[in-house]
Amino acid sequence: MALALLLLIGLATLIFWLYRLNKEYYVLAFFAKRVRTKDGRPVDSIAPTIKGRTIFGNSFDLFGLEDVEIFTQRHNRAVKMGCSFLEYVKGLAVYNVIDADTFETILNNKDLITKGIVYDFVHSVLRLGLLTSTGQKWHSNRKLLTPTFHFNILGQFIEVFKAESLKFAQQFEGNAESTVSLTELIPRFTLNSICETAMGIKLDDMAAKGDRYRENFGMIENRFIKRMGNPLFWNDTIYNLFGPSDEKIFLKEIHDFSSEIVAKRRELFAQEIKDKKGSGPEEDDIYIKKKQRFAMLDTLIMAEKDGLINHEGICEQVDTLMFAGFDTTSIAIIFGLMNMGIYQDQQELCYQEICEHIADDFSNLDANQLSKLKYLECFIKESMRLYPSAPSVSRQTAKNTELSNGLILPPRAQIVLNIYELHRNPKYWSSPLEFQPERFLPENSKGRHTYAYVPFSAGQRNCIGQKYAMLEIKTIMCVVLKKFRILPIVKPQDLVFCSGITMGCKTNVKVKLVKRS
Ligand code: HEM
Repeated sequence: MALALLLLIGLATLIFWLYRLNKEYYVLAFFAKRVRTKDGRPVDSIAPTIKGRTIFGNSFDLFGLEDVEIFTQRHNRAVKMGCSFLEYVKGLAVYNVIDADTFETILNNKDLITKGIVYDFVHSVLRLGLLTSTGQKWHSNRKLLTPTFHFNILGQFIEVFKAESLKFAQQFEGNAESTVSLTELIPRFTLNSICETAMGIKLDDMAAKGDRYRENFGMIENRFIKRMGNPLFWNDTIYNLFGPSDEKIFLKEIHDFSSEIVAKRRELFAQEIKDKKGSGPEEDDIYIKKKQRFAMLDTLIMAEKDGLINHEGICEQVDTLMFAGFDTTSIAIIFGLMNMGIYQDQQELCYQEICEHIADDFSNLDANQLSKLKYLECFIKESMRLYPSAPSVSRQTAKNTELSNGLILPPRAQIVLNIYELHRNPKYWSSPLEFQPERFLPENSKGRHTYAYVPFSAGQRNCIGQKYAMLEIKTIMCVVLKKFRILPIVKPQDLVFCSGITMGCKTNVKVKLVKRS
């Protein structure tokens, strides 16, 4: 009897303790520390928590889902909630943000520069380059790389964009009309461009290796999604033991490709310096003034000589710049050209504007002329609103973090800034699914929240390559539009999106190019 009483008291104490504990931790979601509010208001009144698929909070909500289903589930949840919301996933609070005020708060918080844990899943490939690193390492590398994106240097790259765009167009100039798979051909154009501009290496005699590099990245992305969907694989040791074993092969090929590029550039750069030494004293400044183009990789090679970076550090940045610079821009160009085909009236406006400012032989195509193409810029912006190359970015807290909306996020909380949903949020965009480049005309942008449109993110960790990207996108648009009229093949409703590191789309996006007479 006494024993039963003791057991009962013990059980009651345990339940009471768990009840108290559950107020602070979401016990069944593997002890995820709960989000609180500053003034004691219910958390749900600021950010509701979405119900999970199992009793373990949201820990297994993505379990067993394919990439398309993951994308659809994330999208449906955002639409259903209609506001920023919370989830609790395997020991972590996750704040899904779809409103501009919170984007602004997070992106401007100097303490929130560490990327979310999903970025750990690409460490094996990108290592700790600019995109994935944090703290002092990120600060010093950002400082090192920022001058390489100076407008004077970017201006020189337009010649490469032009040559590569002409090469792209040349494939179809022999036919009155051609059906073109943008999904297949544009990534080759952007990889060639980034290798020649940022790395100073022409891919012409390495074309097959370039194709293989892109395929390998596709495989890595595939694995990234599988890992994201299975919280058991979030732990590196478990993933390395039980995850797919062929990943090492893809990684080796990717790293071998970038190492080969670094080695080639080292040779060329050394030769260029040697050649310059013989050509007079004013040739010493190898950076901006020269007729000779300056590759971003050269900055890193120079910095190595000053002891600011080592060989491994160079490779990290090369892998990062190649990945960040080819995939994102190719997505923007694919959807941009697709939209040109779908929206014929707007295509005509872009075409007229291009004819007004750009010579038929493209001889005057430079940064100055490109800056005059205002309507084309609105068109590209609208395309990137609906199809942002980076559909979400994330951060994590290091300590209790109070936000301006009154929420207090616990340490290690994950903040997912959902750019795709923000850009379609009816709070900021009337008829959000309609394609209207005119939204971006200055008179129509007045009064819109500055953080309602952030395809390149914002704040300290914004995209270092955004000006580069706009010049590249505008250049290929000019060349293609001047030479061809674009007709549609796929419609927006045909597009099947999937989750990935960047904006994934299962649909083979094609257009018809009709030669202009
Ligand atoms: C349409 C093209 C592009 C889009 C939409 C885009 C978008 C973004 C976004 C959203 C971020 C923030 C990522 C995060 O917070 O995790 C970012 C960062 C970055 N982007 Fe881009 N990007 C584009 C092109 C480029 C190009 C061409 C390059 C290089 C040549 C580049 C290099 C980088 C790097 C290195 C970072 C990390 C910056 C840092 O953390 O300091 N991007 N980009």
